Amino acid sequence: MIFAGIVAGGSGTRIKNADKPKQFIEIGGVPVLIRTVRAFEEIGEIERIYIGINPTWYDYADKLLEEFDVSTKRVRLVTGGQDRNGTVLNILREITGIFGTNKGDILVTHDAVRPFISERIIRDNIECAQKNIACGTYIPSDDTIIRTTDSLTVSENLKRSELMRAQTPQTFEISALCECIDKLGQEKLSQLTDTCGIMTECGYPIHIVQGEPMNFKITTDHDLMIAGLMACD
Ligand SMILES: C[C@](O)(CO)[C@H](O)COP(=O)(O)O
Repeated sequence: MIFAGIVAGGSGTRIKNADKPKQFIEIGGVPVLIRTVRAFEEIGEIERIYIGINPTWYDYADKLLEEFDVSTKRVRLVTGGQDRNGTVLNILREITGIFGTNKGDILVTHDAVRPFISERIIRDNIECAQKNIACGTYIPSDDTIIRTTDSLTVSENLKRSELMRAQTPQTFEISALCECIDKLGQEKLSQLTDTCGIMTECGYPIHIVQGEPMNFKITTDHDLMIAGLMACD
């Protein structure tokens, strides 16, 4: 079976003057989260779509799903954890609690704030994780990337041809992901900024699915403005 886990637990502090986290802000009259959920609903092979929500915003999200006619047959809310991987863990617990841990089951994890994800990216992730256990979505960097330890001076110029930027989805065979989470423990989990890192720590290679510029993460006011323009149709 194939499941989706949409990580929507963030509080969106990098968008100014917003009265709600960025995943709830409307673009073109539809909240970012609803747009993301709809993209996953298009994929008929996905059994259930779980949304990990900060407990403070749980009731709000619940009403939003109702208001925008999202069918609770396939889409369910789950209480989010302390951080990204805590939320993924809660989604995994919900899935395995209901369906068990079956070899070959797949979890497609995705940021709620990447609403312009294409069907191609989702399908490529599913296919890639079915073949290879773990994969992520990456895009080449058009900019030179540097390392700095103090934000004042450049410590190192990195080789651009060897660098890519991570997007989501990040997709995994569920039993392998559960096994790695058990091995790593809570402290290590909370230090990782993505979920592929869990699999890397356990020695699994992460296979690359090509991302797209449109699949950007709405993080700042500038991103929100671009998203608003893209949503006008
Ligand atoms: C997983 C991710 O989207 C890859 O770029 C990113 O790490 C998520 O970051 P956030 O801290 O959840 O915004």
